[in-house]
Amino acid sequence: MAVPSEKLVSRPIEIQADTTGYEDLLTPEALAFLARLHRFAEPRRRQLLEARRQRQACYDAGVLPDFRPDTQDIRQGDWTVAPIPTALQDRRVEITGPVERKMIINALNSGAKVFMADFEDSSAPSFANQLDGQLNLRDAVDGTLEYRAPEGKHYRVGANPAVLVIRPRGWHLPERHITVYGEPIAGALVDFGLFAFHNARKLHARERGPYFYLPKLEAMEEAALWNEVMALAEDELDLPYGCMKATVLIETLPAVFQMHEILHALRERVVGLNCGRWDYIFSYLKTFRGHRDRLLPDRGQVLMTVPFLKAYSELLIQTCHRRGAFAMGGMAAQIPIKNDEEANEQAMAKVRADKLREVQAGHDGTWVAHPALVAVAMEIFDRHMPTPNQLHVKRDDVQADRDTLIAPCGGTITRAGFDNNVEVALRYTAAWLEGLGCVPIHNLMEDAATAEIARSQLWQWLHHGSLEFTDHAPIDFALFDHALATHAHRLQGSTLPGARRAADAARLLAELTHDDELGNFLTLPAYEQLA
Ligand SMILES: CC(=O)SCCNC(=O)CCNC(=O)[C@H](O)C(C)(C)COP(=O)(O)OP(=O)(O)OC[C@H]1O[C@@H](n2cnc3c(N)ncnc32)[C@H](O)[C@@H]1OP(=O)(O)O
Ligand SMILES: O=CC(=O)O
Ligand SMILES: [Mg+2]
Repeated sequence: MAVPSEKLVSRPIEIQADTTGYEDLLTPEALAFLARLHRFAEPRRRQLLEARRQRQACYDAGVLPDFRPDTQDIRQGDWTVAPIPTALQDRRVEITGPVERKMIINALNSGAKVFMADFEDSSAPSFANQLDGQLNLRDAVDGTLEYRAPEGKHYRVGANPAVLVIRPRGWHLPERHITVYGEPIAGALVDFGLFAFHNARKLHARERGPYFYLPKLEAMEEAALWNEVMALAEDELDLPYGCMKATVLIETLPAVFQMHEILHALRERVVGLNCGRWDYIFSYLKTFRGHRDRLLPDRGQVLMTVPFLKAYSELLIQTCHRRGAFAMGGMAAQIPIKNDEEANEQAMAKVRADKLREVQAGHDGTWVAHPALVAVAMEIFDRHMPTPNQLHVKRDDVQADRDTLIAPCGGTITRAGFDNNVEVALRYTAAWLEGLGCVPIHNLMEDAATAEIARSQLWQWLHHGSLEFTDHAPIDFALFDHALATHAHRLQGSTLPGARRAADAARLLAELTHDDELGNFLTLPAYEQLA
């Protein structure tokens, strides 16, 4: 793509990896564009990450999250977000998935309204994964995406594909293979920047983008930085201000107290908020890592109907609809079960119940993890949402105060729940280290967010001391070490994803779990070991 050259000043940007095959992607102009984004955003990104650390230190000292006094006027003010583009007016079912070639084609052809191409929770961000993903998406935008499977099946994108929305990495993850003046550039800027540079003008010309999902924000200032990065990119690419549209995942506990503020910071380009339930549960665990009175029970008991999650999703709907933005639902973890009709029907019933709860609560759309779930979710939304969205459902009845949003969650810790957490954390981390960002384990979709829940729960249960299972047996490190060794041995001797990296994953999880402090993100230390 030709970009006005006077706007692009060459920067000393370096790539610490083999770039063979990526020459068309990593052109001097594209790299100069990334360098410009980096120089603009990096100082603020670092401040924002520091602000996260300070906030967490307050929570560790006993402070409870709450609405901000300094932004009351934004919450009380009468304003709405900019009009939503036609291509995004009806998002009742969105499929998500990794940016792998065949899966992109399957997702675009799935019948879903939107495909969220994921550089984040379902991607292990090796240089090759992220760059191959960019090439695949560029081909998708150009209409040339095809794939021939080793067994001969030919894949190509059919008529009426889903609308493409890109999810870049969160602000916290570096891309160590690209440096500017020796500093690694943020992974978020690489994923966003390369996609925008190569595709934004083409999508804008067709009124089909560029659209983005923004993950793991914790504060309105982080949203404001995204707004400015997008404005800069629009300017560099000669695109009109506000044409890059964003949907923000509300998937951290601090962010639920700033939903109006986040919408406001992005009001000229935001289309909606999304209930990223898995990271949200992880964030509840992390925020309250020092609060013994807010331990969570087995993950299987932390359902969307428990008070703190119900309040979160309903407040999100009320907030969005008051501002004219969409309130997207989230992901049920169940995926189709092959060769067991009864178990499959039970899994599908759980997905149906989850989607029914969402549409009846007022959500404008939902997520599915697998093409076979598109029809399941579509049927529920079609039946209960005859209009393209339900912005008219205001939910003025919702009263989600601070205490409900952080309410403790009753339930039990079972041996099976403990063992499942060890297995999921280990198998997922091992697969991730091999380059796979999403894997099925015991017929559930497991990705970075669900693995974070598994390993954080283990840390919490072990470090708060003198906790017991339902049978009164103590929860202790000896049990954890034994379970980890057993699962690592089993994985190593299997043909499952992760078998080759089982020992590395076990070492990493042992360190993280024994550490006195609950680590910020599993994927940060794991990234150091990603091939
Ligand atoms: C917490 C969050 O962030 S949620 C968002 C991030 N997570 C996700 O996006 C989950 C994405 N889902 C997946 O990656 C997969 O569905 C998995 C790993 C859970 C299961 O994958 P598999 O075991 O390969 O499923 P399965 O064998 O049933 O797949 C059947 C077909 O559907 C395809 N498929 C499965 N999931 C997807 C998907 N999400 N998008 C596109 N195609 C898919 C497979 O590639 C396969 O295609 P083929 O028949 O042409 O070979
Ligand atoms: O990104 C989605 C989530 O649930 O986490
Ligand atoms: Mg997430």
